[in-house]
Formats: sequence, structure tokens, C-alpha cells
Amino acid sequence: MTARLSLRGVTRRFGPVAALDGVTLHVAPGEFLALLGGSGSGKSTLLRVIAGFEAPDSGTVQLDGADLFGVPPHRRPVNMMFQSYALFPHMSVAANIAYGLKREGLPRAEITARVAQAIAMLRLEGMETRKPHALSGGQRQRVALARALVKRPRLLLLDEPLGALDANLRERTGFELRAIQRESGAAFVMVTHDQAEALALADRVAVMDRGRIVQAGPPREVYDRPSTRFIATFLGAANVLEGTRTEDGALDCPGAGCTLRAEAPLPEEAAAVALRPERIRLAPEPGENTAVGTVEESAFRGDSSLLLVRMQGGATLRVSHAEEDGAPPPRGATVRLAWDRDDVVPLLP
Ligand SMILES: Nc1ncnc2c1ncn2[C@@H]1O[C@H](COP(=O)(O)OP(=O)(O)OP(=O)(O)O)[C@@H](O)[C@H]1O
Repeated sequence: MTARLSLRGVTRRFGPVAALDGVTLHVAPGEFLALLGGSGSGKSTLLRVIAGFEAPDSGTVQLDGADLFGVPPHRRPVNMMFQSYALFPHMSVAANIAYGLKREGLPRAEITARVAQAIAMLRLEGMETRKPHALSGGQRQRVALARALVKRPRLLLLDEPLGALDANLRERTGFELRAIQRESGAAFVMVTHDQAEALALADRVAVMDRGRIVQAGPPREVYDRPSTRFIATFLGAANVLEGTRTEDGALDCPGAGCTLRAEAPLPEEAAAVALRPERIRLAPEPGENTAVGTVEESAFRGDSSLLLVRMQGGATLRVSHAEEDGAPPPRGATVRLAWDRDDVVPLLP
């Protein structure tokens, strides 16, 4: 039921646009990978190439070592769940789930057994005879998942699987999706433009920009150590501070009115660093990695307040002030900000 998917140098052009530009990606057996990127970054094209709906201009796609070139979609041990769910409206839940197995010509007893198993796994008991219109959005989503998983694909591709759900249901269904993925043992590749969802659900996140995978790694690593300005601002809206690298490897930043020092000397080519809003704290004393500014705006967010602090050099920093640290400083207050060396992340151009 598991798969090792390997893409090497996959390129797909549409006229002058390289929707995919030399993508190399490996997905381990049973892994949950989230493909994250802005609109037009190539996420859907990548899924379509893996599923076989789109042929790459160059590069290879392999599953468990076998080249998928020329293998039509329905012959691949891969299933795709579309954003629209694409359920048949005139068929019952059970018939929708059984459809693919019937087309494969499996014996009736096996179909009945597998459908029952999928219904139990997706907790759809009691809804077997209902039509899709009589289901909630979350239930429809579970039917679509059941229909995809009942064929026991080694790899399941999901295009914005939670996109049609409201915020509450999204969170709950996200947890369910994760549990189902573990139980089924299939590798999941999920496309989303929702960063919180990608970070929460996936074992690994691959960030796409203009047809390339610009960084891939465990969610915490990509979040804490973004490698480029694009990833730093795309994921979690980090502060990006520009400046001039000093001889000893710090960043002299006139905008913030300070010199930022990281754990190790910054690489020669680094002309900017990222600093997460939640890593910045208020400091009583001046010292290394501190700077002074004025609170311009403060927005209450439940467990924290987001402050916009105008630094003496003119830059504005986003600062997350946790409720447990007491009342946030009011608008107009002069504050000294501080952060640790470890929180200064060098960015490559
Ligand atoms: N059939 C096509 N013909 C021409 N251009 C296409 C085609 N399919 C995709 N493209 C272009 O390729 C690029 C990548 O598109 P793709 O749909 O893969 O992006 P995406 O990351 O999935 O975006 P979104 O999040 O908006 O769905 C875009 O510039 C798009 O306009």
C-alpha cells in the first residue's frame, strides 16, 4: 500500500510559462507531504503530472522504481481527490464509493467488503443510502476520501481537500485526514495554499515558487529556518530586515537602528535576515540584539497582541506579545525590543 515517489528534473511548459521548472522531489512510503505555494506556482500542474493527466516535457516520474512515462492515469497505483470532490449526484454514498471497484470488475463480495471497510474507516455508517445533496460539506468530503481510498492506492493526491469547508470543520476534518492517512498507510501528497494547514498536517512541507521547489523539510524546520525572503514572508509573515554585512558576519541594519547578530557569522551573500514576530520580546536593558522603537498599532488576537513597532531607523517590526507576558504596551509607548542570536535567520537572495 505504500510508495516511494521520485520526480527528477520535471519540467512542463505552457508556451512561454514554465509551470514546472526542473522539479526534483521524493516522497517516502507512508509520508504525508504538503505542497504549499501561491497562486500559479505550479502546485496543480505537479499533481496532474504525478497522476498522469499531464505529460512532462522532460524529467522522470517513478513510483517504487518503475517509470510512469506513458502509463495512463487509470493504470497508475495513484488516486487523485479533486477539490470539487466530483461525487456522482444521482448515486448513493455506497454506490459512489463502490464505483471505481465496479469499473475494475472486482467480484461483488470483495466490493461489498471493501466498501463496508471504507464506510467504517471514514465513519459514514448510516449514510450508505443517502445521495450527496443530503450530506454536509464535511460528510461529502469523507465520501470523496472513501471513494479514493477504497481502491487502495499506494499514493493519494489531494487538491485542496479541505478548501470547501468552513474554518471549524476544516480543523476537525484536518485531524481526521491525518488519522486516515496513518491508518491507510498510503503516501499523501496534498496541495494547499493554506500555510497553517500545511504546517499542521504534513510530515514534510515543500514550498513552491514559480515552478520550482524552493525549500522542503519538516514543518518546524521550514518555519524556523526559511532559506529565502520569499519563504520567510510567505510562511508566518516574518520580519525581513535588510542591511550590510559587517566584517565579523553581523548585519548592520539602519532601518531597525541596530546590528543584528546570529549564532554563526552570516554567509557572505546574505544581505537580509528574518526575525519571527513571536521571537521578539520587550527588554528592560540595552545590549546585543536590542533596538528601540515606538508602538504604532496594537491588535488583540486572543492569546496574543500583534504590535506594529516603528523603529528609530524607520523600519516597522511586527511583534507578537503573548497575553501571559501581561498587558501589551499602549500605542505611542517607547519600547526596547530584544531577540536571541538563534532567532536571527540569514536569508539568501
Ligand atoms: N493548460 C494550461 N495552459 C496554459 N497555461 C497553464 C495551463 N495550466 C497551467 N498553466 C499555467 O501554469 C502556471 C502554474 O499553474 P498551476 O495551476 O499549476 O498553479 P497552482 O500553483 O496550482 O495555482 P492555484 O493555487 O491558483 O491553483 C500558471 O502560470 C498557469 O497559468
